[in-house]
Amino acid sequence: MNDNVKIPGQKSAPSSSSSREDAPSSSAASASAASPSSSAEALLTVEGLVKHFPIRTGMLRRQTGAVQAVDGLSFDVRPGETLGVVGESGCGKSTMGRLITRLLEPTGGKIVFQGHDITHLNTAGMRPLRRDVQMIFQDPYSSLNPRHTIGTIVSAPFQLQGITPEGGVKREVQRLLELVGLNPEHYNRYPHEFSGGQRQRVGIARALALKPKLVVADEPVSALDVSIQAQVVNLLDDLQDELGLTYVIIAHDLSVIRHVSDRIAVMYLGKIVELADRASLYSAPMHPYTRALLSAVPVPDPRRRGGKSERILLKGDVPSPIAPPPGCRFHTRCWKATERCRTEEPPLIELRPGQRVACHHPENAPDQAPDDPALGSAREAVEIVTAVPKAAEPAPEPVPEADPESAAGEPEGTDGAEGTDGTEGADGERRKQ
Ligand SMILES: Nc1ncnc2c1ncn2[C@@H]1O[C@H](COP(=O)(O)OP(=O)(O)OP(=O)(O)O)[C@@H](O)[C@H]1O
Repeated sequence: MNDNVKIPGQKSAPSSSSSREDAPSSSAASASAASPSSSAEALLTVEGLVKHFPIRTGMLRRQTGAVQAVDGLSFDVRPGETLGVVGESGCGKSTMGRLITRLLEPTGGKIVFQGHDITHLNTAGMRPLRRDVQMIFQDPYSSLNPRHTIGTIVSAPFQLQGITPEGGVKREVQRLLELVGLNPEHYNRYPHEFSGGQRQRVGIARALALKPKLVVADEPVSALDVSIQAQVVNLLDDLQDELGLTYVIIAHDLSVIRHVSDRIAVMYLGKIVELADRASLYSAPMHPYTRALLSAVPVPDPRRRGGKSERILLKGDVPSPIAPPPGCRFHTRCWKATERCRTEEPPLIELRPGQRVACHHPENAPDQAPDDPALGSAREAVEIVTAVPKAAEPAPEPVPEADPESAAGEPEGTDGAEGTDGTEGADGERRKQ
């Protein structure tokens, strides 16, 4: 991390959102999350969003199947908040981002922005909305035209919308460059003259040109060096405070998501499996998949380093979205899977105020099907790795032995983030079934 930048700490929730999170939920525990009670005040509401990419084969290009990239997402995004979206590669995060910015046409479902149904707006219909909804892309190398100066790139939204900002385009572009921490004198330079972090700042300046209300950032820092990531994350954070932006930030990295998000949606194979405010998700994850993801996150607090840690290693690959498993899509990799999981898809329900989960056998909440027989395959689904890291450096003493009792037990504790330190492969690591 660069010393010159503010290291992002725990993000403070937007002033209005804390009261929203704390407000008693009007929905009963069994109420579906498809129509969140807060929809009325949402900037964006998504209901049952579906995107299936057809697979065509043969001379006649007949459709023989479909990639079920996004399959029934329901959530809302509240003004001023950051919704983090996390999940393994291929789970449909980018597709979701492109759907809500209407870069892709949905196969089904509904997208409502500021009370307007934008689900099937055509290019002309979307034009006014382009000002309010912008996207920042992952790769600052391919998302900027190498033949255009950054002045031309950042001014493109004004040309496209036919807008002349007060004071002229050049002055406004230079103001934007300054806003994102770039030298306004570099207006005439080309993308190849900038580093990756600077290029991402150019992409952010372009996205902010039309003063959008909602910014969807798809892996905004994953292509950058770790030392630069904090700078860009801080920049996004500062711009949100300064300009009152609402973010949907997509990332596979739970550390980044933790820093930036007020609420977090965890996706698996085209579905949201858990949606919760940050504190609840990290302190008491309910979906086994969330717990497994969190168990791999390094602990940021150095005082907790050096403790024994348990990691849940999911075995096998994510199944194909062309033929996803029936019932709960996670059941083929879940250590808690039962017969019901194999046959019945669990709805995303609010089991605690502000925390929704799609699971028959959640963690940190009452079992929804306690008498259901376990699947034989569940025992083989995961591997628990207990790691006892090396003693603090310098380490004159021998490395302490791991406790054999706990190394042989079931996954313990409720906080997947507790005790993890990211020291995979450290001395003292032992594996158990
Ligand atoms: N245009 C497309 N045509 C066909 N399949 C697609 C298309 N775009 C995405 N997919 C498929 O949809 C699924 C979800 O992809 P998506 O890129 O949304 O996932 P992701 O979670 O963002 O993954 P990553 O982090 O790797 O980008 C993948 O199986 C992908 O191959």
